[in-house]
Amino acid sequence: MGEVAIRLRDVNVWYGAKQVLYNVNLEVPRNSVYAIMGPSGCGKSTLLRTINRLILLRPGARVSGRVELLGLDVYGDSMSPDRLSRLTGMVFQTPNPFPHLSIFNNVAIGPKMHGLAKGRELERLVKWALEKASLWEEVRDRLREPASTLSGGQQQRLCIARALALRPQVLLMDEPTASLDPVNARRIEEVIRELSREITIVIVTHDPGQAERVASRGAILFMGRVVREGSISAVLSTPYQELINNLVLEARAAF
Ligand SMILES: Nc1ncnc2c1ncn2[C@@H]1O[C@H](COP(=O)(O)OP(=O)(O)OP(=O)(O)O)[C@@H](O)[C@H]1O
Repeated sequence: MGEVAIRLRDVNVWYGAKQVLYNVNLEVPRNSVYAIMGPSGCGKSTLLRTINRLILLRPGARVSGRVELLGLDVYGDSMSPDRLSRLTGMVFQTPNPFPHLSIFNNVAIGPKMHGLAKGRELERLVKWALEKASLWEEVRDRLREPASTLSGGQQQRLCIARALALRPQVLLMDEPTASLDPVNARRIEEVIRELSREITIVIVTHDPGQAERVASRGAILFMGRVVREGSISAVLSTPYQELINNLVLEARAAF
């Protein structure tokens, strides 16, 4: 494996007294796509949010162990919220653009707030982000229209462009195609593959087919524990549903 972008060492997470992640260890190579899979409630979103500290917004959440982004301690004192939000972008399951803001301003708002660009430079940055999200050709003549006028698939690509506008090194995606039809989902998968030439992507997905199409490595979680980790072909060498069914049977037998 080449350079590591994200490293988790013995990570445990609790919500109040309830532990939801147990001793998670994994490494995500730089400029690659890493898929997190597992049945509903196994801790996928929790794991994703532990990488960018968003987890601490959930009431009662507590994290132990070490999380490193590009060698930096995510939970260390020197990692300011501003630095973290510049290093990591996030895309959620349901497209969540600011509906009343224009298409342009949805992408421009982050760089404006962080004082990264203005004027022509900002216009270039917005165009670049929309191109990277494969949306530019569809919106170049309607940048001043509200984001709510876009289709669901376009709105999700707009959310990707919004995240990219801060030039993050890591993009975290929580089931980004779950609310989309297969055609729009495939379009986003293409965007993900293309982006991974330049940035590191961690994607939560319920779809092992999607993981095989986009990711080079990944992990399967079950009841808060990593039960498979490594190259995507090794992780999915047992058919996914068969693996989960067996784990459920084993867990039932243990109770
Ligand atoms: N704020 C919270 N307080 C208490 N428990 C929570 C909280 N958020 C999530 N949980 C619990 O933590 C566990 C892991 O939840 P998480 O959302 O990470 O799972 P997931 O694998 O992403 O699920 P899904 O695939 O259904 O989205 C679940 O048992 C869930 O009920």
